[in-house]
Amino acid sequence: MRDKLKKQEQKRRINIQETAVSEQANLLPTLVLGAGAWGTALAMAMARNGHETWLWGRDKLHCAEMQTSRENAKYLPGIAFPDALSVVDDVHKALQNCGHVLISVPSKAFVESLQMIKPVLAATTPVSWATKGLAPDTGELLYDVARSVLGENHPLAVISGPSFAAEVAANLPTAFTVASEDGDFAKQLAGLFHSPTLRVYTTYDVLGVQIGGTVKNVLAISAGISDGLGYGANARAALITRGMAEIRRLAAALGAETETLFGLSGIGDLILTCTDDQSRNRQLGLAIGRGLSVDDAVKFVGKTVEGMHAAREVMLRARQADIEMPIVEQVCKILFEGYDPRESVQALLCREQKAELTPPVN
Ligand SMILES: NC(=O)C1=CN([C@@H]2O[C@H](COP(=O)(O)OP(=O)(O)OC[C@H]3O[C@@H](n4cnc5c(N)ncnc54)[C@H](OP(=O)(O)O)[C@@H]3O)[C@@H](O)[C@H]2O)C=CC1
Ligand SMILES: O=C(CO)COP(=O)(O)O
Repeated sequence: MRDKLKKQEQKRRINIQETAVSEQANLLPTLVLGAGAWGTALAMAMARNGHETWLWGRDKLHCAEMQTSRENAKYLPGIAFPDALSVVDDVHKALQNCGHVLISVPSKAFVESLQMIKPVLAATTPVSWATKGLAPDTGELLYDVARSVLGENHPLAVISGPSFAAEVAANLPTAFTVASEDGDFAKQLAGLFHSPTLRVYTTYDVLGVQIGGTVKNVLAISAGISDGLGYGANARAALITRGMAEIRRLAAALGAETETLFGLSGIGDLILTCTDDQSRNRQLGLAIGRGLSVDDAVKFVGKTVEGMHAAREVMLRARQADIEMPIVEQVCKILFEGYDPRESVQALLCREQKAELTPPVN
């Protein structure tokens, strides 16, 4: 009897192991759409774990260069591709044969990417993205956009957190979050990245993760402006803290979990991008604070600056939810209404006196 139970237990364990392996195998090969800094770094992270990973970029010449040199010299020069990473040029064939698609293009190209994959992708292939931002013009969350374009059958996930592409590509210690309403998919996806240098957490709160990853870019512009004006460490810390209060208000109004905003995709990413000059959003703010016009600052940075696109949409969502986001509002005024950054700081400082915390009402 005991032997029979032992055999049954062994069989159960083998089954669990086989399920885990086959579940992971279902996600393989992974096709990464977008051969920019972040798409390439994520593709390299998966491939370093031995996962078969295909990288596709829209520029054929760039793809050919990557195939020959085995690096992405345009975005991450000097870091060799792992063996399990291949650059593909036939995106339709790759979409038909992959086990999972990871989209890593700027938010302005997100819908276009979904529309490209929709007619070719198998009915239930999981789709994830590392794009941070909202849909241009409508301010829709990318999760909602993906659901409406792809329908109900594809498991969806969002990758977000404090993670500069160059550091991930250089294999420096990093942690980020994978959010999905489908817990199994979240675990599988996290498993593709997890390594001794990359710690990946999972959550179901897709809303909170998207809000944190979007608004922090706008706040990083504000921190850059303040530092560019020479306002110092106190002002930066105040912007980060009061910026966090704005993120929390929006998250609460939209129904996200407050706890998420205190995690990697919230405060973690906010601190990273507001304080480190690798952030392109912070770089834009610094250039404006140091006296460049917005147009010249955009040209000077010359890279993807998601906060510039998100600012207006975040403000739109705040107005719809009837909440105050004074820092985001001033960033919008500087970016789109020609406000002098010094006047905007004054406007923030001159706001009516407020309580940080009020006693609970019995
Ligand atoms: N870089 C980072 O450290 C991190 C970035 N992110 C987020 O990832 C997203 C992508 O950023 P990142 O990789 O840095 O940006 P990059 O500017 O480095 O690269 C963008 C990539 O998207 C491609 N692209 C642009 N438009 C289209 C389109 N219409 N169709 C297909 N591909 C297109 C570009 O192609 P081409 O080269 O031909 O222009 C390029 O390969 C952003 O939302 C960003 O916020 C998130 C975390 C970290
Ligand atoms: O989102 C990022 C790191 O988590 C990258 O920030 P930037 O887009 O400001 O460079």
